[in-house]
Formats: sequence, structure tokens, C-alpha cells
Amino acid sequence: MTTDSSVAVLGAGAFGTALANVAARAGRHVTLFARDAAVVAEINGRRTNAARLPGAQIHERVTATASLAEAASAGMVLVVVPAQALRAVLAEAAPHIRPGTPLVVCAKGIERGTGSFLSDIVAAEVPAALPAMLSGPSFAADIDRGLPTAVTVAAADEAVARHIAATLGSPAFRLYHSTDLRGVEIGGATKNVLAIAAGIVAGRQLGASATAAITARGFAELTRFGTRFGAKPQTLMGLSGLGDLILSCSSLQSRNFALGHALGAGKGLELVAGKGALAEGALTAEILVEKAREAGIDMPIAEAVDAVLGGIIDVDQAIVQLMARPQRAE
Ligand SMILES: NC(=O)C1=CN([C@@H]2O[C@H](COP(=O)(O)OP(=O)(O)OC[C@H]3O[C@@H](n4cnc5c(N)ncnc54)[C@H](O)[C@@H]3O)[C@@H](O)[C@H]2O)C=CC1
Ligand SMILES: O=C(CO)COP(=O)(O)O
Repeated sequence: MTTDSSVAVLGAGAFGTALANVAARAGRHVTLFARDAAVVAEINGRRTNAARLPGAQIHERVTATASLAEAASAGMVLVVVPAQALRAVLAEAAPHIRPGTPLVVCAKGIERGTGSFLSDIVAAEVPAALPAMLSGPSFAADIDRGLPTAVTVAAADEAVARHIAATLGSPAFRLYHSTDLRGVEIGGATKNVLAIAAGIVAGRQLGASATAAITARGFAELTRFGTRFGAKPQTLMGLSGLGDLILSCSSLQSRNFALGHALGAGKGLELVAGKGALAEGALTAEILVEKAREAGIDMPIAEAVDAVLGGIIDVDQAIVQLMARPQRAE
């Protein structure tokens, strides 16, 4: 592990910007990589990132750069680009990342096409780095306002996970450490798909009982999938699994929930897609369902979300299908 306490954040979206401020508040010098020169100028000049994190004041210890090489040589690197962009960003950054650098993926998803989990992409693209995952119930806007937030950080070596927690932690941002990388990344990827289902239920005004049912049965799916792929049940029941599922299935602040809500309220897929907000669950649903089918795991809610997003069935057909499933033991 490197002893350099500098932190880089690759990706100046909502979450990357919030995490850059988190690291700065923890006393670190932070380099924030944004690919857009105008965003770099705005962060370094006005100390704002109005398009991605409105209202945020960028900490004085954060310096933005458009140079991936400059950012990637920090002592710790947080990668906060959308899951589907992770491999390309890492491939470009790899030559500049020093061996033994903790490389903390803060995205949530599964790679389309390959079915790769995100920590496996790190291992493939930057084999000399130390892969880690940071995930849990945490809206960028809440973190940035200094509201109390708790997340999990996982790395294969507990000392690495502890080091990341110590580097980023502050009174309002609490990190629990774990060695269950797989559990942490599966919780984040899967909850996004399930949040779309919960959003549909709310948007269709099916009632609070239905929301609780879809969340609980969604958690059963998340647990089946996670344990099949090596996650520890304890991790899935923690912040990065159940905790994030509860948050994302209950708040319009979640872009995944909001996408489902719009669908449930009768908006067409084209209209919803045109809104432009990143909903990782919409990008992960198909590959999640494919992996589950291949592994023989029953995930009816995720399948329904995928079928609705694919335009194969409409929202009402999805509800009928879920309710008409044969009765079974819980
Ligand atoms: N916004 C939130 O509250 C939270 C987001 N996350 C996760 O963080 C990840 C990023 O989400 P947000 O920051 O919210 O998204 P966002 O849509 O606000 O920003 C994404 C950023 O990634 C950049 N980007 C996209 N492709 C890129 C590439 N190839 N190279 C460099 N930069 C690239 C975009 O320019 C943009 O600045 C997602 O996987 C999301 O699930 C996790 C927890 C909370
Ligand atoms: O992951 C998140 C909160 O933990 C953010 O949720 P959305 O990506 O659905 O906005």
C-alpha cells in the first residue's frame, strides 16, 4: 500500500463531486478529474459544479483537472464514473496508477456484454492496484450537505479497507469496513434494478403495503443472487445491501426510483429515457437477469423490470404476472 495520503476522484458527476468534498473535509488534498474543460474551470474558479451538484460549495483542498494522468498518480484513487464507462476510464488511467494504490470503485452496476462485476474489471485493467468497493445508502446531495451518512468499504485485505475508511471518514461520513467485495458490489448493482420496481409501484399508486412487499421480496431476490455469487449474507443485510435497497425503494431522490415512478404514472419509455438522468438500474437490468437465468436463480421482480424497460410487457401486465405466480413458501 502507498503511504501517500493524497486522494484522486475520477469523475466529477454528482457523486464524484460529493466524495471529493468528503475527502477534503477529512483533511486530504484532492484532485478531481473531469473530462469536460468547462467543468474543470467552473470547479477551480467559481468553486461550484452547478449542473451535477447544484448548491454545492467545492472545498478549497479540491483541485479539478482535465488530465487523467495527473489525477491517477495519487495515493488513493476513487473511481466515480457510470459503471458502463468504468473499463474505458481504467484502461486509460492504468499506466499512471502506481502499484499498490487502493482503487476504490464507487459506481453501482454490472458491465453489459461481459457480465463482469466491477471489482473484476479493476483486477483485469489495473492488476497492480488494490481493488476496493465503496457502497451504501448515500445520496450525493445528502452527503454534500453534511447530513449523517454511513457506507461500507470493502477490500480483500482488511488492512486496505480500514485504511480507506480512515482516509475518508469524518464526523458526518462514517465508513464500515469489510472484506466482502462481492457482497458490497452486488448489493449496489442489484438494488438499482429493484428500486425501479418500487418506483413503478409508487407511481401506479398501489399503496404502501405493495411498496413494502416489493421491497421485501426484492431483498429475497438480491439475497439469492448475492449468495449464489459468493456474497456473505451478513453483507447483504448491511448498509450496502438492505440499507441501500430501503433508501432507493422509498425516495424520489433516487433516480432509479424516479424512473420507475414515471413509468408507473404512465409515462412512455421514450419520454423517460429522454430525461437524461443516470439510472444505473436501467442499464444493469438485462445483464442481471441474464446472469440470474444462467445460474438458475429465480428473480421475478428483476425480470419484470427488464421486460417493462424492454417494452416486452407494460406495467399492468408486469403487476398481473407478479401477483399470479404460484403460491410458494417464503
Ligand atoms: N448520485 C448519487 O447519489 C450516487 C451515485 N452513485 C453511483 O456513482 C456513479 C456515478 O453517478 P453520479 O455521479 O451520480 O452520475 P452523474 O450522471 O452525476 O455523473 C457521471 C459523471 O461521469 C462522467 N463520465 C461519464 N463517462 C465518463 C468517461 N468515460 N470518462 C470520464 N468521465 C465520465 C460524466 O461526465 C459525469 O460527470 C453511478 O454508478 C452511481 O450509481 C452511488 C451512490 C450515490
Ligand atoms: O445509490 C444511490 C443512493 O445510495 C443513488 O441512487 P440513484 O442512483 O437511484 O439516484
